Amino acid sequence: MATKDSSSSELESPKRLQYPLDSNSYKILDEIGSGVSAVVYKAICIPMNSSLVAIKSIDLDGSRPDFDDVRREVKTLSLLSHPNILNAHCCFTVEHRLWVVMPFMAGGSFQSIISHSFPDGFSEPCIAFILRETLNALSYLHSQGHLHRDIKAGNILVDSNGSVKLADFGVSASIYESIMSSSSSSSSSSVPGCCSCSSLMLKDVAGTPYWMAPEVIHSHVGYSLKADIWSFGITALELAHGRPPLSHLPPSKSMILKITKRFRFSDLDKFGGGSHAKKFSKSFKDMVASCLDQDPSKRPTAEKLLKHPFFRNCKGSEFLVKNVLQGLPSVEKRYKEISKASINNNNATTPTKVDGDDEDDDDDDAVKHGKFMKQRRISGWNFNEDGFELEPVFPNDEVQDDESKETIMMRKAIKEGGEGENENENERLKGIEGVAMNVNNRDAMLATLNVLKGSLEQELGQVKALMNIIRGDRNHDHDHDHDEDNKQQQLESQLDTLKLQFS
Ligand SMILES: Nc1ncnc2c1ncn2[C@@H]1O[C@H](COP(=O)(O)OP(=O)(O)OP(=O)(O)O)[C@@H](O)[C@H]1O
Repeated sequence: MATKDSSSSELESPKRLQYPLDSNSYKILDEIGSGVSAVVYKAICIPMNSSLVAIKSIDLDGSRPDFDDVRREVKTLSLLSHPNILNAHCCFTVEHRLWVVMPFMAGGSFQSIISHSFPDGFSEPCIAFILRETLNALSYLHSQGHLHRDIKAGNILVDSNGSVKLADFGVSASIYESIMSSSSSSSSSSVPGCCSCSSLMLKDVAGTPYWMAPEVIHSHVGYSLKADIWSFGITALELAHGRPPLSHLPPSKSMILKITKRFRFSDLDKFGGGSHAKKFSKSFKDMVASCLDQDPSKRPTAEKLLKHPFFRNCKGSEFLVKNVLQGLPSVEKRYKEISKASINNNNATTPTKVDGDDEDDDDDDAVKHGKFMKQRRISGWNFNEDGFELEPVFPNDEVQDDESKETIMMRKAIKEGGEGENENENERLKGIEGVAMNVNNRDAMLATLNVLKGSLEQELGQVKALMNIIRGDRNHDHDHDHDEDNKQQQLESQLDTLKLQFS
């Protein structure tokens, strides 16, 4: 007999049907997707005329320590109502998992469609329609004081009739809640309009790295609704190229470090390649460029973006059905094929390290292969309209160039240690001058000086060893004995002198 599972939440709304809150009322048909800590199933709800549903089963033991948070988010979502937002029917816990029951969207996510059938992305009219529908959802969400915080093609779902819905509010946050928790003063208790919302700041890092706005990665500066606009811009690139920028790097913490602190030109090569034969319209490039402004305050609001010329002659859902959905295998079939292909790929190729610890190894590798100059700090990303992609920004390029030259000189000087005293000395002096000139960059200067110090210590050891060899001592530690011998000899000669004086 069906029993009501523990913690449950009926997402009440006058018009909504009450979905059962026990797992026995549902029959799982197929796995249709999986994310970081969740698996998504196609299922039927037996008491509801066996209607199709999707069940997202989230592991609460893993990355979701606070069940109340998740439940509150789902509850908050139930208060939202918009044709482009996918509401959940209900949610409840099943042992250590949270089941979120939602309408089944037959086309699945645009990410799943891209990875199966459109590896180089969609055509511009299709992208315009998908993005406009997403913007409708975002504009509504922001007007209600909510950030989505995880805008990406994987969270934009499509039904068989071409209707597009924004889903997955797992990490969404309410600006209103942030007001409540950050301020106890009565003056801020009145609900602000959208404009005042945008000045309120959240600080926790949430979302998926590739799509994260710079201010979310540097979370100490705070971020707000405009972080969603950045992710929306990245999603536009994802739909156009078939992948977000930098997706060849692991989405780990180390990757975030690489994005924000250090960047390799070899990565730039990899990230630059791909579907660049594709041409995009001026209005599309302009729209994306406005979303990917480093300065959040310069990014347009979702409402303003909707008025951008790019969306002016937008096609309808039939266009999407005809050009994307027709002939597409079912979401479950696609998922099976992709899973199978990725297992085969993993077996066929040597596994590459993708965890968070790979950074040091990469650095070691770079040292071994003398690739120091291929790493440079970056301060952020700029959108290159012509190339239609993000490009790293190097802080104060001239200083960086000087630093590079110095570092080359330093390394050369150290490497050539012993190969010619005068040359070596000249190189080192040049290096020191270079460092002294570059006083603006304390970190770089200290790092370079540390390398120099290490090299000098090493050379001091070599000089000592050489002196010992010249003296005829094989062992460096015989310095002390040698001094003793000298003293002995001096004493003996003094004794001889005295003997002579008294003889
Ligand atoms: N309601 C739904 N109807 C149909 N398919 C769905 C539904 N929800 C999710 N899916 C499918 O399941 C896949 C995985 O969904 P999930 O939300 O776990 O993935 P994700 O957003 O890509 O991952 P994550 O959020 O963990 O980064 C989606 O890409 C989509 O194809």
